[in-house]
Amino acid sequence: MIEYRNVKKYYGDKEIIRDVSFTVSKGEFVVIIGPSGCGKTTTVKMLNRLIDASEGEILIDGVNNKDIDLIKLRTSIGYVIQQIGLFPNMTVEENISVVPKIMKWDKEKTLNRVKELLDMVNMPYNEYGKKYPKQLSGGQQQRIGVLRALAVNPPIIIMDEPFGALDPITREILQSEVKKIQKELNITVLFITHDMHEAMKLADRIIFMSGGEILQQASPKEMFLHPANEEISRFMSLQEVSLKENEITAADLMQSLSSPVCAEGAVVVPAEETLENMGRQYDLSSQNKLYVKDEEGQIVGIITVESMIRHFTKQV
Ligand SMILES: Nc1ncnc2c1ncn2[C@@H]1O[C@H](COP(=O)(O)OP(=O)(O)OP(=O)(O)O)[C@@H](O)[C@H]1O
Repeated sequence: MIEYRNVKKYYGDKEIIRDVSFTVSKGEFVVIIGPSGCGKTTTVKMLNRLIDASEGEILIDGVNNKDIDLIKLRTSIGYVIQQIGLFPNMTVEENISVVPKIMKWDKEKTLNRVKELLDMVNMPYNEYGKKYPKQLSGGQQQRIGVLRALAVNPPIIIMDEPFGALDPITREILQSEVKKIQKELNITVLFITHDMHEAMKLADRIIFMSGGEILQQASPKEMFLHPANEEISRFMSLQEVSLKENEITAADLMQSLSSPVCAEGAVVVPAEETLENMGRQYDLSSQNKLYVKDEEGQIVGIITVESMIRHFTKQV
């Protein structure tokens, strides 16, 4: 587990990070998002101590990161950045082997790992192992950047706008690959982006920063449905973020009922029913109202045309 406790960073007398606290559980995919210059990169670089915090502490599995040997700290946290950062004079194999070499892995173990990693992204060793970065496409280079960060199985990976420079299709493919690998290996990820679509797709939890502070931490859906303030809702609407019909449930659309009602003869839908399914089953336009029941069968809310309009207009 990662824990930031009241972390601050000053440059001179300028407070860049103001009292930031958050935790990241093992295997969680946390996306940090916010406008340019809000302190995202500074925040994550304090984890692997490319930047030292001025105040507060950052704990990894309960140990202050300032008390962890720097090489051990850096090799236990993979790091992927937008500029890829592959060494141009090294082959793909050599690039991926950088950290195993630092960790003094023997040749056979390293070669096996390189092959295994290349297989994971469908870039077989025989075809790509001896190529140089300039012989690869941007997407392939970024894949190697990700593999290099994964080489020694670090429990944590920092990804700082890793796909920012890629075309949208390659970006989508790499996002899916990373999410799949992260789930399979149960890696803890701190991922930075400007792109709310990317955050919605990847995150278990989104941390929204502005002016060196955290304004909101929430699941993608929670942040979308209940942005903490105007800045976050503007950020979403400017990027035209929306939820898919299979992500919106009756509970999201309903107006809660404070007192029990009799719903006899009326259409009643379960709270977790998706809008997509409701649209398939009922002609929503011809129903004045739908009642919503919870797991115990209690009527807990009502969906009317007005409550739906309220829901959807809140998002634009
Ligand atoms: N070495 C430094 N000295 C002084 N100020 C700095 C230094 N590094 C960063 N800053 C300032 O700290 C603030 C936060 O920078 P940071 O790079 O963390 O933001 P960011 O949210 O990652 O931005 P972007 O999305 O544009 O990459 C910015 O105002 C930046 O100008």
